[in-house]
Amino acid sequence: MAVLLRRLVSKKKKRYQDTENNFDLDLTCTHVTNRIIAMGIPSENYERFYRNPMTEVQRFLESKHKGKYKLWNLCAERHYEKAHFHGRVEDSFQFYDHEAPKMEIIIPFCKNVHEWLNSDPENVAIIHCKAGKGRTGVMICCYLLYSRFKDNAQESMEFYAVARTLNQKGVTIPSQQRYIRYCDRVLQLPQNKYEQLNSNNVYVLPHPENRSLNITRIKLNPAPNGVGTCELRLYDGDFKIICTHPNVIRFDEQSKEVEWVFDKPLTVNQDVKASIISKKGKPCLNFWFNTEFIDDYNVVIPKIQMDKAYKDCGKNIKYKSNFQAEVYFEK
Ligand SMILES: CCCCCCCC(=O)OC[C@H](COP(=O)(O)O[C@H]1[C@H](O)[C@@H](OP(=O)(O)O)[C@H](OP(=O)(O)O)[C@@H](OP(=O)(O)O)[C@H]1O)OC(=O)CCCCCCC
Repeated sequence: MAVLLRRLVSKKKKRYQDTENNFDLDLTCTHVTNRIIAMGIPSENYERFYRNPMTEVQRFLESKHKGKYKLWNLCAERHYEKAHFHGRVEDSFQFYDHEAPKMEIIIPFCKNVHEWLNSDPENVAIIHCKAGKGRTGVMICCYLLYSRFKDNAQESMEFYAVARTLNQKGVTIPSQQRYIRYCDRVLQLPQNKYEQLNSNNVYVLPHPENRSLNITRIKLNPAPNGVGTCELRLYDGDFKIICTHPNVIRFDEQSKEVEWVFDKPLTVNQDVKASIISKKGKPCLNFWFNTEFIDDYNVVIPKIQMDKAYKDCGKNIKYKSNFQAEVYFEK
């Protein structure tokens, strides 16, 4: 019964099934690449009935990779005792479900995995979040680029999607995809540049001078129905709210645009999440960007690149097909 439930909950992800040794885990049997394993979180208590049971993950690792494995728990919302895996659990590269990672953790994560894999040819890296698909996929795709196993973001995402899922839907959240493309751009720089540490012990990104930008307005075009009662909220990379605009500032009946204009330009730096929150307090659409990668004085995010809204592509029920968000910065 529990096995059936686990199979249902793991949806279209590939499972590791070995009848001889009685393994049936939400874990890629192809190991993504030979030595990188993506999986769902090892679970205890009631959760073990529908996710990977902790004891089964331990049995798998101890029998197949004894002394040669290390886990990376990417879940900001889930913790377990490192002692379950002899302390070999890395939890300093975490982020939340359905969100993008802070840009500054990506290269250090890749370096950390690389050092582990290079320290012994038999070492394997076990990377997981909750379901072991989205967040796990972002970081694995970035590692595939970092290790030069894949040449560009698109190839890396395609490889992961085939390796990890039966329906080729690996990393599907647009902001997560955007950050893989950012990583690709960072890796175009000379290695000594992206692996440099600045005075805060943070790896230097393309613009080491710290690129602050001032947002002057954010526009949705054409305005979706009911947006008049929505709130615009901006967060920084640590999920701290940096601005909330409770009301729509300007609605143009003719152009069907809705615009939030900042009285005083809002300074942002590095990771930013923009979210439109409904009257009931639910986020309707989000998008993450990082100021280091803004090449112009405005950013256009089409519907297909917006979290949540992209699901309406092809249906056009909530948003018109040409729906987009525009963020304007001070020149
Ligand atoms: C009889 C019941 C049949 C249940 C069938 C459930 C079938 C089902 O939909 O199972 C899946 C759900 C939710 O499943 P999860 O709780 O595992 O959630 C997944 C997780 O958020 C993934 O993010 P990440 O952790 O990989 O970063 C996400 O991938 P992404 O971020 O890429 O979108 C995925 O989206 P996706 O759907 O793949 O697009 C979510 O489904 O499981 C539960 O809610 C637990 C249910 C526990 C039920 C306990 C019952 C006792």
